[in-house]
Amino acid sequence: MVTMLEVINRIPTVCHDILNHREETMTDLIQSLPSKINQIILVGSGTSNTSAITARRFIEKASGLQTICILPDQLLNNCFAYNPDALYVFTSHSGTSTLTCEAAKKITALGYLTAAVTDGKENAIAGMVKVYINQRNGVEEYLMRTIGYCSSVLTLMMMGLEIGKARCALNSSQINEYLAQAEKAISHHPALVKAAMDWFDFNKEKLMAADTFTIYGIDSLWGVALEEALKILEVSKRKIAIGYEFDDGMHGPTMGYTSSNCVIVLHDGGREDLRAHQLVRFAKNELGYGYLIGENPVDENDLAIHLTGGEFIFLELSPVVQVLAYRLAIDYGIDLTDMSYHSETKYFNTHNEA
Ligand SMILES: N[C@@H]1[C@@H](O)[C@H](O)[C@@H](COP(=O)(O)O)O[C@@H]1O
Repeated sequence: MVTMLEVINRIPTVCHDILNHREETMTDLIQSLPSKINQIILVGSGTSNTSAITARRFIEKASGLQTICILPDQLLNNCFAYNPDALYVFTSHSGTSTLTCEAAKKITALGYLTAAVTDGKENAIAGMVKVYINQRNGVEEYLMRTIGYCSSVLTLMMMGLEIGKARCALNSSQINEYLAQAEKAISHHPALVKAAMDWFDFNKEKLMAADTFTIYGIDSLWGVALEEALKILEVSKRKIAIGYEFDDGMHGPTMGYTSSNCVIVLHDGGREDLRAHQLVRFAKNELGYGYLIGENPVDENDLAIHLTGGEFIFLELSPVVQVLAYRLAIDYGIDLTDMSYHSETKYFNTHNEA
């Protein structure tokens, strides 16, 4: 079986394919889009939720439509007023997440516009919505999705771009600029996987010793932080990790950190440059574990990345933490092909029978 690193290395190929087919992928959606649409609602669980949180900003920016994310259980059981003029987008890689499917059926039955982002028209959820959107992921050998995260984020972002184009919210030079940013982020990916491997080797002793990881990200990088904390947890199988929105994660959690907690700030070099440095310095000096990944590093232990992907920087920062999760597992001797770790299905199941 291929290694998870080999799977991560396939991400650029899948991303190119998504970009190249974006118009074809979105044709049905664009044809179904009523002029009165006033909101986009993104629904999904697990990585399908973190990918929506990552893509939300761009979808709203490109489409000109307010865009929100909601978990399926919340939409089904904790919401009481549904917007009839919204586009509801249900993301499910497998197409069988139980509550995402139930929510898709409920909103479709109300007669509102629904779409499913999923990897194949034969997936159950595609039959529960008005519009099928092909995620173009292809076979992914590990249940802990790395390609799947990137393919769903990029597909959702291309949806935002095509909606923006159809509504004339974007002009052709803006579209070309966004596509150029996406290309730059994709072509940067292989170098970043290598840089992440070298960074891990350089800091291996400390990274292997940390008990917990707290990942911080601003704006779209909040979604990356949530996703990559999940990845550290499910891949390493021995480290607890939490993802925080940058500012929110400075409101309290820092009071509880111990010397075994590793703080990682995914940094875009933008408006929170000062506080990003303050947080990383606090972690380096008071805890012993603090790393900045991205623009404007604090010291030689950080991973300096000159980000070139504009709105698509998730493709430059997510591989670093995916590699971290992978190395935390394999350097400890965890066999990622051993699915007996996944014995939860004897007790509960979050997905319908395929
Ligand atoms: N452990 C998996 C997650 O990795 C996955 O993201 C989630 C949603 O799955 P899907 O995208 O197929 O709906 O289901 C499970 O909880």
